[in-house]
Formats: sequence, structure tokens, C-alpha cells
Amino acid sequence: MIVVCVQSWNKRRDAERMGARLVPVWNGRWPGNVDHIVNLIKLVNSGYPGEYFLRAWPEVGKVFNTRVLWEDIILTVEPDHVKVILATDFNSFVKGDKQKYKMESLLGTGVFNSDGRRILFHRSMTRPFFSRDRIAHFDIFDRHGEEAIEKIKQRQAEGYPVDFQDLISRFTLDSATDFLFGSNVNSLSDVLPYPYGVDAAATVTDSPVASPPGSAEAKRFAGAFAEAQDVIARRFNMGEIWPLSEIGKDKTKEPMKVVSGYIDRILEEALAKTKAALPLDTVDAKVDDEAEDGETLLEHLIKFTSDRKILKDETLNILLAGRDTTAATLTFVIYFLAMYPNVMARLRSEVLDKVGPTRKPTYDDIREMKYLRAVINETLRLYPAVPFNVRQSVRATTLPSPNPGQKPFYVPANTSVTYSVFLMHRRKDLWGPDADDFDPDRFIDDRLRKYLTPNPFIFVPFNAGPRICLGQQFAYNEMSFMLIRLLQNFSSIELEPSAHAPGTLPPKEWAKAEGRQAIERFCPKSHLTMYSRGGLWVRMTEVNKEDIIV
Ligand code: HEM
Repeated sequence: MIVVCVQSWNKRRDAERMGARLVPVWNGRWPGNVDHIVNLIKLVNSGYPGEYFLRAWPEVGKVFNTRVLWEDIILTVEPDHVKVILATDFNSFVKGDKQKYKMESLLGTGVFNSDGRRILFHRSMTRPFFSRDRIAHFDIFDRHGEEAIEKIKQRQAEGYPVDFQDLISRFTLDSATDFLFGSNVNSLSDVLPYPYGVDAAATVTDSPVASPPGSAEAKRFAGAFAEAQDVIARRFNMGEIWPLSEIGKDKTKEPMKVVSGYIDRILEEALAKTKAALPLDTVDAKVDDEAEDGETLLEHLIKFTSDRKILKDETLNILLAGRDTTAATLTFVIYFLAMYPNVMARLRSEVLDKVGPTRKPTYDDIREMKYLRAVINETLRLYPAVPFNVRQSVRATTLPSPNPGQKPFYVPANTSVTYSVFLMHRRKDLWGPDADDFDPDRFIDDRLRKYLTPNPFIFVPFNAGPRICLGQQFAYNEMSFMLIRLLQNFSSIELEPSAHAPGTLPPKEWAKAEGRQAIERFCPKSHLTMYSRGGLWVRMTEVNKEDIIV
């Protein structure tokens, strides 16, 4: 206890020296504020994202320190803080050892889990692969998109709704593995799940005779990958005491065995192919080498290194970065289109005006479709795929005060600073009184100039600064392409709550909550990225091809 008191005194003195003030502590009822952890864990199943932290705002304000077990853990939703952390004082904030330790068994030392000089190496090695020319080729999305749409039609023809989240996660998994490894896991070819209560064995299956080769392996891979992410999310919820819950057993070990087995095989094949084409010891690519046409990410990376660990970590990191984020965002867009038929009708008329009922969309089509971009952005505002993020201060520093005239906040060295894009994107003082409404026009009309243009850090679904998402344009292209294809094929969407398993839809108490929590018809959850608990069951009205006048 004496050590804690001395540390607190030192911090107070250091803050004064820097002309700053301490971040207010949100005191719990139990010693060491342990009740914050207990409450957070309780809400994992029944809570709405960020719900617990909102309770702190009336007591201590929007920037506070949970100080669990006498360790400073600062939470902020201030755009000026996000700007400082991600851009203007980038060098003072790193992902840090605490985060790396939690995530290492999933992400190794890949781009997501590196700092300093290593991150420069990762980003310069990978960036050429995301050049505009490369990501404007839509053949991969077209192939897998067509397969996904056919699956929806087949299942609906059997008379059942479809779990869109499951379907689109297969689409993004097949597209991402094709793009990254040149060997897609074929998850779309496996049987789709049936609604709760339907005996799958008694149905007319949409899968001919048996699942295709590799599909069981793909299913195991996807399941294991999700399980490992769940473990990591629990570690984040528990804070620095997480090792207590894994004494004697690393809970990611089993699922990661499955994930690694799968990647290792693809890696060995790619290495063997490259070796045959070019002896590895003669490979001497410059870091700014352009990726070649038709080259997969793995083939591109093999030009830089044949170190299996680097190759494996890097591809796995990018798979994690690119697969669940786009699947989640597309799931939420479909949810909103079902909730707001007027938005669906307007978006569909943009698709028909600009691209027509059947043509394959091009990069230029997508660039011109302002409403489509607004629908995607509004979805990313309300449900950013990465809702919470953490950085660690490398030295004592400050964050500006939200109230002019007050001293800045003091941030001690080695302190975790969590920023919630999810909560920030819904602040009425930043976005206007209608911030809880889903209204894509806010990205087009006067509200854009009023709120976002003068204060761009209020909207950062892809982060910002030197570590901004490398796949941002790729993601917009993939999501836009798939949405255009869906709206060419289906004219309306309805949610099908009866297909959900019990306990997966919002509990009754949510109706009494504030904001969107009261009206939501799905349960948003997050491991590292967001998802809808129990999937998103929908029915889509198919366009009658005979009615199409081309
Ligand atoms: C809607 C889709 C997406 C969203 C919302 C999103 C969001 C983000 C966010 C918030 C980060 C920062 C994470 C952090 O620093 O802790 C990030 C990083 C990253 N993203 Fe994305 N992402 C999306 C799609 C993609 C895609 C499709 C790819 C690649 C195929 C990708 C590749 C990456 C990479 C490599 C990083 C790491 C950058 C670094 O740490 O320097 N992302 N993304």
C-alpha cells in the first residue's frame, strides 16, 4: 500500500510539473475497483456495447480512469485525444507489451501486434499489395459473390430464411483466402445452417450428396479462429489479471493448433511453388516493390522473406484484419436495410440508375455512388467493426482538456489508454441531436459540413495516422461490390426473428434503455470485432428476372 501511495504522490507531482491534472478516477465499491471487472464480465452476455462505461459519464465525465487494482487504465471518447494518440503524438503511444502479451498467441508478431521499426517493415512489405490498380480487380468478389447469392436463392426456394451473417462470413473468408493465399477454403460450398428448431436431416439439402472436399476443414478453421478471438476478448475484459484465468492452460492453444495446421499447409504449398519458380536465396526484393498482377499476398511476401513464422503471422493478421471486419459491416448494412425500407428503396434505385439490373459493377461505378458510400459510412458510424481500441503510453505525456481553460490531462508512462470509437460515433454533442438515428444523409447534406468536415476525428472506423487501416479501400470496394450485386438480385429484405435460437435476440430490459439499445432488433456483441449474436436471419425478395428490361 505504501508503494501505491508513493506512486500516486509521484504522479501528482509529475502532473503539476507538466502543467497538467490527473484524469478523474471512477471509483467502484470494492477495494482496487475490482467490481468494474466483475460488472463488465457480467454484461458480456446480456449487455450492450459500452453500456457499462456510460454509467461513469454523469459521475466523472467522458474521460476517466478505472484504476483497477491500482493500475491506471484511462478511457476516452474525445476526438482530440484520438487525434493525439493516432496522429499528432503517435510516437508517444504504442500497442505496447501489455496488449502484445494478450494477443501474441493469436497474432504472433504480425502487423497488428507490432510496434516501432517492425511496423515500418510490415507496412512497407504489405502496402504495395493494396495499390489502387490491384484492388480495383473484382474477379474474386464476383466469383464468390455469385456463389453466395445462389445459396440464398436455393435456401429460400426450400422455404427457409438465411443467416446472412453466416453466409457473408463465408463469402469474406473465401474471398480473403483466395486473395491472400490463392487457395480459397471453399466455405460457401458447405451446407448453410437451418433456422432454430428445423431438423436439418429432414430437409431437402442444398448440398449435392456430400460436402465438398475441404469444407469440413474450412469449417473447423473458421470455428477455431473465432474461438481464439473470443479468448483474447476475455483477456481484454479482465485487464491485467487475465493470466489468473488461464493458469496452467493457454486457452488459445487448442483452437490455434487447428488454425496453424490449416495455414501451414497452404504456406508450404506456396513456398514449394515459389521455390520451383525462383530459388529463395536469390530472392532480393526491394521493400517498395510493386505487387505483380495476379500475385497473391503470400507470393508477394515470399519475395521478401522465407521465414515461415513471419509469413504465417503476417497472412493470419491480414486475414483477421480483413475478413471479420468486412463481414460484420455487411451484416450490419443488411440489418439496417431491413429496418429502414426507405433507405433500401433509395439505395436500390441508385444501383439500378448507375449500374443497371445485371451488369457487373466497375471501380468507377462504385466511386460515383454517393448514397451507397453514405449507407456504408453510416453503418460504420453506428457499428464500427472495431468498437474499442487500446494504446500504451511510452512516456509521461498529456492529452488536451475537452474544456478550454482547464489544464490538460496527465498520462503517466506505461499507461493503457482505451478509446472507444463506438461511443464517440454516437455522441450527440459531436454529431447532433439525431446521432442515434440511422440516417445516411448525414454524410451528404449540411450536417456533413456542420459536424464532420471541421472535426474529422469524430469518424474514425478505420483508425487514422501512420497506422491507418491498410485495407480501407479494399474493404469499401469489396462491400460496395457485394451490396450492388445483392440489390440487383433482391428488392427487399425482412428480418426473421423466429429463426433465431432462444436467448440470442435482445432481452426485454433493453426496451427501457436509452438510445439505439431500446430499438435494436439484434444483439451486437464483440470479441475483437463486432458481430450479431446468433447470426442475422433474413428473407430477401428475389427480383423476377423476366421483369428486367435491360
Ligand atoms: C470494414 C472493414 C474494415 C474496418 C472497419 C477496418 C478497421 C481497421 C482498424 C480500426 C484498424 C486499426 C487497428 C489497430 O490499430 O488496433 C485496422 C488495421 C488494419 N487493417 Fe483494417 N479494417 C477493415 C478492413 C480491412 C481489410 C479488408 C484489410 C485487408 C485485406 C485490412 C487490413 C488491415 C491491416 C493490415 C491493419 C493493420 C495496420 C497497422 O497496424 O499498421 N482491413 N483496420
